Amino acid sequence: MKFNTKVIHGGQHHDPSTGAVMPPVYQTSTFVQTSPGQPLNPDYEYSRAANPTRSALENALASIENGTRGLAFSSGLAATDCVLRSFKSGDEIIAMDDLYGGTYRMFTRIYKDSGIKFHFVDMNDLEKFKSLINENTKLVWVETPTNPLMKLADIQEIAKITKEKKILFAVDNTFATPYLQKPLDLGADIVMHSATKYLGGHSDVIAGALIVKDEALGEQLHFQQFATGATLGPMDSFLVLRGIKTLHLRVQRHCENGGKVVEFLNNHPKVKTVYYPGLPSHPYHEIAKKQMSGFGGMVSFTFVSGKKEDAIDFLEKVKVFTLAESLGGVESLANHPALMTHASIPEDKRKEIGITDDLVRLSVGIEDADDLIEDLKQALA
Ligand SMILES: C=C(NCc1c(COP(=O)(O)O)cnc(C)c1O)C(=O)O
Repeated sequence: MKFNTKVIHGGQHHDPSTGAVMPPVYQTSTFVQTSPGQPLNPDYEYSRAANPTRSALENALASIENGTRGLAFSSGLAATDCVLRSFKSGDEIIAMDDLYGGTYRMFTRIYKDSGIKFHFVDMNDLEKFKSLINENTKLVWVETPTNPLMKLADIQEIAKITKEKKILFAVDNTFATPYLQKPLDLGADIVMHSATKYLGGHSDVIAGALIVKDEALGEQLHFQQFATGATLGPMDSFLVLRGIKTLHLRVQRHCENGGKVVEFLNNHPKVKTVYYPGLPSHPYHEIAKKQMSGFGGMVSFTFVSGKKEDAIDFLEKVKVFTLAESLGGVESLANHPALMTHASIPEDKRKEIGITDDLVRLSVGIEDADDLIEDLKQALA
C-alpha cells in the first residue's frame, strides 16, 4: 500500500459490531466482564490499558511510519517521558544539542536527579558524537529537522553507529512527518511525534505518539504507557486519526507554501539568515535531500539588525500569521522561540546553540501563498 493510501486505510477496518466505516468514539472508561477477570471482549477491559478508538489510531500510526506497533499519548512530552522511563541511574543518553524547549527541560530538570547522565551534541559532528559513547550509553535522541534552528542529523549514519554499539536510537519526527521522512526505514528504533502538530493538523488536540518496529520494545513501551497512564482519550484519538487522513495533502501544501515564503524572506533586505533545509545554502541541505522527500513548512529567520525589538515588532504586526506557540496546523503560526517555546532553556545555553533574540520561527500553513507573502511584506515594512 502506498503512503497516500496508508494515511486513509492503513491499519483501519470497519467497526465489527456496527459496520461503521469510521471508528466510533468509544467514550467509555471501562468494559463489561462476564465473570471476574473475563472481559466480554478480551482486548478491552479498561480504557487506560486499551480503547478501540485509540487502537484504531495506534494502528494508523504504526502503518504510516512502517512500524509494527504504535502507541498514543496525551501529549508529545508524555510520549518522550514514556521512552525515558526505560532507563535507570547510571545510564547515559546522548541528545541533539538543538531540541524543543520542553524536551530539553524534561531532560535537564525533570530527570535532573534521576542519575541518568545527558550529553548534548551537534550530531553532525560524528567524531564528537562517537567520543561520547561508552558502556553506559543506552539511548540516542535526535530531532531532525530540529526545533527551531532546522538543523539535521544523518539518521542512517547515526543508526550504523547505534546498531553496532547496541544503543537505542529515537527520532522525534514531528517537523518532517512520515510523509517526508521515515526514520524506522533509515535505521532508527523509535519514532516519536508531537501529534499535536502535523498529524492532528488542525491545532485542536494535544497528543503524542511512539512507533517502533521491534515487537518486544513495543510490548515494553506499551507496559510503561498503560502502567503510568498518560494515554490518549477516545475523542482526541478520533481527532488525530481524522487529521492523519489528509496528512499527505496538507504537508504537500505546507512544503509548497514554505518554499515560497523562504524565497521571499531570502531576498528581503531586512532578513539576515533563513533556516530552511530546502535552501542549497543550508549547511545540511545534502542530508535533507538524502533523507527527506520534501523540505517541510517550518522556517526560521533572523534580522540584519540583530535586534530583538525588530522581531517583536514583526510578530506584533502579522495578521494572517497568528502569533502563538505550536506548529503544524492548517493556519500559519509565528513564534519567538527565546520568549516563548524555548524560554525554558537558560539564556546562555540558547545563545550557545544559536537561538538569538532576533530569531523568529514560522509554521507556514496551507492558506493561499499570496496572502502569506503579503502579510510578511507588510509586517516587515
Ligand atoms: C509546542 C511546541 N512544540 C512541541 C514539541 C514537542 C512536545 O509536544 P507536546 O504535544 O506539546 O507535548 C515535542 N517535540 C517537538 C519537536 C515539539 O515541537 C512548539 O515548538 O511550539
